[in-house]
Amino acid sequence: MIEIENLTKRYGAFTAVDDISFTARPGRVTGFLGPNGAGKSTAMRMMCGLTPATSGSARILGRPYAALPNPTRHVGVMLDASAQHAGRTGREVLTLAAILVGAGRGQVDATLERVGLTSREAERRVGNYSLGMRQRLGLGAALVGDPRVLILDEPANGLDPGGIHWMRGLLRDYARDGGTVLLSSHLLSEVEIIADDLVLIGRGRIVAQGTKEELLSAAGVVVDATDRAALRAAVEQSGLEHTPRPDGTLAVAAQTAEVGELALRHGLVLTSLGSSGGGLEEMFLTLTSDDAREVAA
Ligand SMILES: Nc1ncnc2c1ncn2[C@@H]1O[C@H](COP(=O)(O)OP(=O)(O)OP(=O)(O)O)[C@@H](O)[C@H]1O
Repeated sequence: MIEIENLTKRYGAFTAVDDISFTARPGRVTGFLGPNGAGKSTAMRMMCGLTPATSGSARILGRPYAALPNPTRHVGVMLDASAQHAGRTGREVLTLAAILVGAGRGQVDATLERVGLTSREAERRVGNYSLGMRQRLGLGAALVGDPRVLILDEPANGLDPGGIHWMRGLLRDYARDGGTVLLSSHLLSEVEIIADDLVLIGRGRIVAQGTKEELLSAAGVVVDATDRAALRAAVEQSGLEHTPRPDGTLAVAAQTAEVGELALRHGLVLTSLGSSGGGLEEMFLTLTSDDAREVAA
């Protein structure tokens, strides 16, 4: 469990993290989402005791990180996958990590297998690794002590779609065994695949949080029918907020069941009905557009 309460970081007059509160629960993968510069890394650094908070608190397994006995054993952290020593082999990096957490060298081979690095890849120097391989190695270093909590900054960065699905499987299994995962990303498409719960942050402030399903249904549905004009008329009559999409379908601010019932009442034949595919992305962009630092800049 990670409990964040009113956590704030100010650099002079600039507030990088502004009074954020949320909980990442055991058995769940929590995605921490926000555009570049939103404050994700700063918040994660505060959670791990690397940056002192201006105010508020971050507790992991009930205590501040620094107050945990042997914290690296309980909390696996990957804040910067490219920070590994370029001249060492993957196996050396993982062996050092295992020694540091007191996990024993026996864990190294099992962890390499867990993160999908072959023994041949493990003998190569990290300087020759692709970004995706570094992410796998960084995840391995975080996992090698078998911690109960994982804090991962942009772990999917550099992974191809297959790699992202692989990571989903690994983190889901970890969470199913009772682990707590908090991972950040600036790409909703990544986290939409991997996370169960979402915390959206923009300009240092939390702009939305909830389960993925809640946030997806809040984003509305996309519907299509054999008779598009009749569908549009029915939706207009119902008073539901709606927007025609360029492909001819209709985005409606409602739950799928509401739109299904509406179609039934009007005798409409629906050809598709579902959560708006990129809905979360649209919501993410809308929610953060006012807050995005690029826009502010
Ligand atoms: N030591 C510091 N001094 C001053 N400003 C800082 C410092 N560290 C971070 N910031 C600022 O705080 C803001 C949040 O940065 P942070 O790295 O936490 O964002 P982020 O959400 O992780 O972004 P990204 O996705 O680009 O990594 C940025 O505007 C950054 O410039």
